[in-house]
Amino acid sequence: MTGRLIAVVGPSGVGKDTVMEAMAQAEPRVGLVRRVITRPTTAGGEVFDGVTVPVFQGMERQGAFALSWAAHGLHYGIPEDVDVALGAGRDMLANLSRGVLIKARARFPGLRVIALTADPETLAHRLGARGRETDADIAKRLSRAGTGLPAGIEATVIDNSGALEATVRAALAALYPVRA
Ligand SMILES: Nc1ncnc2c1ncn2[C@@H]1O[C@H](COP(=O)(O)OP(=O)(O)O)[C@@H](O)[C@H]1O
Ligand SMILES: O=P(O)(O)OC[C@H]1O[C@H](OP(=O)(O)OP(=O)(O)O)[C@H](O)[C@@H]1O
Repeated sequence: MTGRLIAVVGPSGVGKDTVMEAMAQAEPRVGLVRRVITRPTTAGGEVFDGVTVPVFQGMERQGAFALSWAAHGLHYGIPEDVDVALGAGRDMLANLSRGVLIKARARFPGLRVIALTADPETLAHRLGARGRETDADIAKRLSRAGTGLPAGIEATVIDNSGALEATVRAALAALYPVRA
C-alpha cells in the first residue's frame, strides 16, 4: 500500500520538529522528510540539507522539489524523491507551511494534516529557549502565530502546550486508529 504524506503544521516554536522526531522514534511505520533549506547547516535543529539561494533556485528549476515555498526569509523544499519512500509504503512526516497545504493536497492526494497549537506564552518561551533565532526574528515568528489553516483543509488539531508524550500519543492514535 502507498504511504501517506503527513504534514505537521503550526506556528514557529510550537514543537513541530520535536514532535515529528518523537513520532518517528515511537512508530516504525513513520519516516521523516529531510527538507532542503537556504539556512546554514550549522544552525542546528532538525536534520536538513542547507543550500545557497542560487543552488535552491537551480534545483527548483530542475524540478527537484515536490513542494517549495518561502517563509521567514528562507526558501524551503520537499525533495520530489519523497515519492520513493511513499511508494515503498512508508508514511512520511513533513514540516510544512500552512500556506502550502492546498498545493500539498493537490500533489499528495492522501495528505493528512496534523496542526499543533500552543498558548502564546509557551510559544514565546520555547522560541527563546531554542536559541536559534535573534530576538527580532523571534518577534517576527510570533507575529505569524495566529495564521489559521486554509479554508477547506481538514486537520487533526493537537495542543502541544503540555507533555510531549501526550502529543505524540494523540498524533499516532489519529494516524493509526486501533480497530476493535
Ligand atoms: N511538548 C513540549 N514540551 C516542552 N518543550 C517542548 C515541547 N515540544 C517542543 N518543545 C521545545 O520547544 C522548542 C521548539 O520546538 P521545535 O520542535 O523547534 O518547534 P518548531 O519546529 O515548531 O518551530 C524546542 O526547544 C523544543 O525542545
Ligand atoms: O507559513 P507558516 O505556517 O507560518 O510556516 C512558515 C514556516 O515555518 C516553519 O518553518 P521552520 O521549520 O523553519 O520554522 P520553525 O522551526 O521555527 O517552525 C514551516 O515549516 C514553514 O516553513
